[in-house]
Order: sequence, then C-alpha cells, then structure tokens
Amino acid sequence: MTADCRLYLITPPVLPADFEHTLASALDAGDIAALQLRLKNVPEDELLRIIDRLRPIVQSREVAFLLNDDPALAVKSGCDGAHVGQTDMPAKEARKVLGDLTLGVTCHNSRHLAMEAGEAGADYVAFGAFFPTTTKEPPEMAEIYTLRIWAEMMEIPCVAIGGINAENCAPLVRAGAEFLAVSGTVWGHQDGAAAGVQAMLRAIAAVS
Ligand SMILES: Cc1ncc(COP(=O)(O)OP(=O)(O)O)c(N)n1
Ligand SMILES: Cc1ncsc1CCOP(=O)(O)O
Ligand SMILES: [Mg+2]
Repeated sequence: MTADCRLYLITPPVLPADFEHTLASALDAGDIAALQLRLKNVPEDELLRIIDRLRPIVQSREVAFLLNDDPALAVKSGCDGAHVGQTDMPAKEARKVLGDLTLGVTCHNSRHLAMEAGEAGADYVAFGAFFPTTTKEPPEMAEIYTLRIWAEMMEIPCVAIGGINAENCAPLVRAGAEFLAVSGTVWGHQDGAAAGVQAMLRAIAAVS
C-alpha cells in the first residue's frame, strides 16, 4: 500500500534567522500535512512568541501546527495539537488536556506502546528512529517490520521518523507509513528547504 503517504515536517532544533521565510518556502513547495514545532530548553514566554510568529504561516496554508512535548501550551497558544513522548505527559492525560485537538505519541519500536497510545486516544503513533540521525539521540532504533505490521493490522495512522531522506524512504512508504516525519533532510538540503521538500515528495511519489 503506497498511496496517501504524506510529509510531516519537524522544525530544526535551533531556528535560523529568517526562519519564517524558509518555513513559508518549504510549505509552498508541495503537499505537507503537518509542521511540528520542536524546540528544547526554550522558556515558555519565548516559545509563545515563536508560536505567534510561526503558527499563522502554517495554519494559513491548511497545514496542522503541532507543538512538541507540551499539550497545555498547545491549547493555550492556538496550536492544532501536540506530540508527546513516553517521558513527557502520559497520553491519557494529554488527550484530556487537548480535547479534540490532535494527539501524537512516540512509540519507538513497540506495537505494545502503540496499542496503549491508541487506547489513550492518540490520533497517530510514531515509530522510529529508522535511520541514524544527528537531530536527536534516539533511545532506540525501529524496524520496518514493526511499521508494516501496525499499518496492516491497525486503523490508527502511523508516522515514521528518524534519519529519513529521499534516498532511504521507499521501504517506509511501502510498509504503509501514513506520514514521514523529517527535519534534517529538508532544512539542511543543499539547495534549500523547498528543494528538500520536493525531493522527498518525488521520492514518495516514485514508490510503487
Ligand atoms: C512525529 C514525532 N515522532 C517522535 C518524536 C519524538 O518525541 P520524544 O520521544 O518525546 O522526543 P523529543 O522529540 O521530545 O526529543 C517527535 N518529536 N515527533
Ligand atoms: C525527533 C526525533 N525522534 C526520533 S528521531 C528524531 C529526529 C528526526 O529528525 P531527522 O529527520 O533530522 O532525523
Ligand atoms: Mg518529547
């Protein structure tokens, strides 16, 4: 099953100057399902200012604006949802905080964690890291088998993440990932973020 695999962008760990412009060019380069703001160790007031700057750019393009780690701040700041990991807020609590907003949950390489996330009300589950990445030190690597079985058996959409690029994404698309979450391959693309998005979209479309 290769249809309907969409791109999910994660911001760089540190936002470069004029990121608004880069972000807009990436979002205008092709179909993007979501943008996750993922910044660590940034005080809440600064994060709120950043959200106020970036959220309209994303939401005006009908792209979901998701906040990493902090469901309460996501609600407070008008985001479309939040992504929580296993050591952030428990998924059940995150669902209560978010109401009807989108909830994504990190499940590493575990279908068991993904089942629990689904029972707690997750809108998507994320498996990874599938490939080496410099964006984060992943606690665990994930197997394509985990993704394939989940996609075959379960209705809840799954996101694949970790070191994904245009050259290595085909097996994840073939395994049934509904979304590919990428950061480095887009923001670090030698020809700019728009070219990074287009390379990913071409690679996804080429899978048959
Ligand atoms: C889509 C997506 N998948 C996984 C993660 C990782 O979340 P987490 O395990 O909480 O690690 P941090 O990203 O918070 O360092 C994610 N953010 N997004
Ligand atoms: C947030 C996160 N969680 C697991 S790997 C990863 C980093 C994804 O970024 P990249 O696409 O640059 O590997
Ligand atoms: Mg987290």
